[in-house]
Amino acid sequence: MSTSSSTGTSISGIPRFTGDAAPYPGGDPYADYRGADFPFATLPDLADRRLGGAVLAASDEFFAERENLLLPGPARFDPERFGHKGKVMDGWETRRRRGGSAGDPCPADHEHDWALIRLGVPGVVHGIVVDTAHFRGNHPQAVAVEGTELPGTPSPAELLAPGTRWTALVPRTPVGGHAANGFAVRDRQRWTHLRLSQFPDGGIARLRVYGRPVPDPDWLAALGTFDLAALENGGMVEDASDRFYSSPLNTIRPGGSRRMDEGWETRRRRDKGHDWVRYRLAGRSVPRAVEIDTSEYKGNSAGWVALFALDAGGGGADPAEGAEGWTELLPRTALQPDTVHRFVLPGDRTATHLRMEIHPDGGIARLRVHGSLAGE
Ligand SMILES: NC(=O)NC(NC(N)=O)C(=O)[O-]
Repeated sequence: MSTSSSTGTSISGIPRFTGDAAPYPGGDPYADYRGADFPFATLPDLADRRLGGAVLAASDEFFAERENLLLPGPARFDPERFGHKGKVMDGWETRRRRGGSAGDPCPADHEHDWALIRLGVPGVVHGIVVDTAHFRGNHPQAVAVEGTELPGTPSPAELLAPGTRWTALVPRTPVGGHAANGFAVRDRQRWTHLRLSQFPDGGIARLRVYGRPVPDPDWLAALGTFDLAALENGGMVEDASDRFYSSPLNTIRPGGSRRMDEGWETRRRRDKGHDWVRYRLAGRSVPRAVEIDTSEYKGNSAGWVALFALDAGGGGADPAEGAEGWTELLPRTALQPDTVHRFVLPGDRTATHLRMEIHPDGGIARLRVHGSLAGE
């Protein structure tokens, strides 16, 4: 049996994998996986199940359920696991499409399977990864991704209605099996839902939709006081000193942290420095109270914390590390392990950015910054 496999680079400089992967050779199933460091993958995954992303419907899910597409973490492969329907796969896998007759056994060129995805947070998409991990010989030949922006909570029927306008984010493009197929997205519109198509059929392990959250401004205005740092409200991590054990993005995810790896934990520092995260707040705003949560960090909680604010409104100040204009919101304060700490802030300072310093290193599970938009 011959397999065709090729790797190239697209115009955008993103690595491109096409063709089959070799049959599973035994041993570590990831040993021959084709992956890449995509420049957009530091942004949050807007479709993440933990943010509320969902696969609302799919044309078919005979071999493996559509919900697997949005699970956090890499897809697993157990060569020994078979069920009543076939090989148990950690992904979304449809049955083989067939043509209409003995003389015409192959599906027509336009035939394909589709899945409808609701983003956990609406936003601007910068890059998409269609991960075909462990799908070798049963991955799609090509994929396409489209986006739409609809108010409220449309049903699958409404999304599928002929009046719904879909815009191509990734045109129909050949992909590789057992590979992270990455696509840079240029369109800077806001999207609420995506449609993932695979031609003509096959299996996709994970879908990642990297971008910047853009919540509904009317909703934030109606709320008045809300968490200015939360991802779902448009807060973002701009930079951090350390991502060794886990991502600083975790500090602004919804809900509490139930395990050490659901927060932000830095490596042990062996110098006299400290770790930090720089956040961009939902907008120019007035932070009034913060919650700093060290849940699940016991022998490795951050020792002390300090907070600084910067108002870069009007493009005046540069938020980059070491820039002028940062003012202290919370002086260096001792933290307890596995505890939610509450601090009232001066409440009279406008800010677009916030820097959290932890001394010297350690873990922070969540940061909540309660306040309201400055009004303009
Ligand atoms: N060996 C397979 O994976 N075969 C089939 N898929 C599953 N999941 O059994 C197929 O037709 O692609």
